[in-house]
Amino acid sequence: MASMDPHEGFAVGSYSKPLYPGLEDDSIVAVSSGDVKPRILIMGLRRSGKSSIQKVVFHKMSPNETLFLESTAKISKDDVSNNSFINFQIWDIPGQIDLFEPTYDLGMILSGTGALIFVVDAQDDYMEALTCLHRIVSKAYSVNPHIRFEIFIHKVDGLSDDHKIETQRDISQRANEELHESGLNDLHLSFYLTSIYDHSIFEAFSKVVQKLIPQLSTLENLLSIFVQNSGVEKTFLFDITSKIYVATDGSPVDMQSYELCCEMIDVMMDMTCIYGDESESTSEQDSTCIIRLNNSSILYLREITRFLVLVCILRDEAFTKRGIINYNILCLQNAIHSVFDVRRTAKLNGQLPIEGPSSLKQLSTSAHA
Ligand SMILES: Nc1nc2c(ncn2[C@@H]2O[C@H](COP(=O)(O)OP(=O)(O)OP(=O)(O)O)[C@@H](O)[C@H]2O)c(=O)[nH]1
Repeated sequence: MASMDPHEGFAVGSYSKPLYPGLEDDSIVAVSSGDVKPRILIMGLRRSGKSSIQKVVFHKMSPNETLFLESTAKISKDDVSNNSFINFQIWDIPGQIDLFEPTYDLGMILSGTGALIFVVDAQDDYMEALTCLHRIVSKAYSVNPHIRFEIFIHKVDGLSDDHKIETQRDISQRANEELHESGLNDLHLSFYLTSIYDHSIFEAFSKVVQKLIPQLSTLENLLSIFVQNSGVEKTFLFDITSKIYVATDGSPVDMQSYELCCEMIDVMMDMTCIYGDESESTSEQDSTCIIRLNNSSILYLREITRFLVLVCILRDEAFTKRGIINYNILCLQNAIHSVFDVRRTAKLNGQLPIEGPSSLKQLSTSAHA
């Protein structure tokens, strides 16, 4: 990272062009907002890392602190409602609990579940975990075939790159073979290599959450149109508190870009904590942060709603058309507000409809370019 640069007063040129003409009248409302509150179950054997994942991603616990976490004794339910659409419950099912016991209403638990994350400890012998995985997914599928099955091959920080790939291949092959033998050919498992010691756990969780957002394809389309018209190379829409990206444009995600964007958010949050003026409050969504990298790239962050930020990666030359980019961001912002009906509710109430930790409010106070 080379410098932070407000970079004011750029000329507007023809490289980029305005998008979504006529959007000002809210004509792009594509889907209704709806109250989306799916349940995500995190399951796995004892000490596989379930509570650590939840604490690191949603409670800002540092990975080293998880070493002192005690084994969870009962099901813990965590409400993640930090904005209008990342709004779900996570149930941490301890490894020592057997949901098949009659004390638990497994049918009820599974019928209201959107995604089941099964955590496999890659540093341990995973045969027992695979048996347990098979038992739970086959039962879950019979109760609710709409559940997404997400397998986190976890703690891969201790594995070499070759070993990671080999472990993923072996686990997916064994798990799928067992399903095949049971005649569950339509049951799809998704596999992710994860660790709380890097960004892989955030990326994996992002993908899990994205699948539960009904408006995802609309968001992706909007971001792709924005990128095409703004000379931007890559863009992510982040939930600021969890660093989950709720959508990105159509180009492939490379881990390095994602990590850079996460680090930018960390820098913003740290600066805000140190220098932010908490007495100042604003409902305007106009926080901005620009970081110029030493490879002629620029990271450009703009607040979209109180809990969502847009982070763009672009070349130096493209940033000379910042006026157009800003205009397009404004259009994008309007479109996103329309998609989630945030602004209309806000207008009705005379205020922003979402309450919660005021991370972006703080952000606004200190990070204007
Ligand atoms: N190396 C490494 N260790 C991890 C990782 N995630 C969790 N751990 C460690 O794994 C241990 C167990 O983590 P927990 O989160 O308590 O495991 P759990 O699955 O919730 O355990 P139960 O509550 O018994 O079901 C802790 O010492 C964590 O520090 C990881 O990504 N890498």
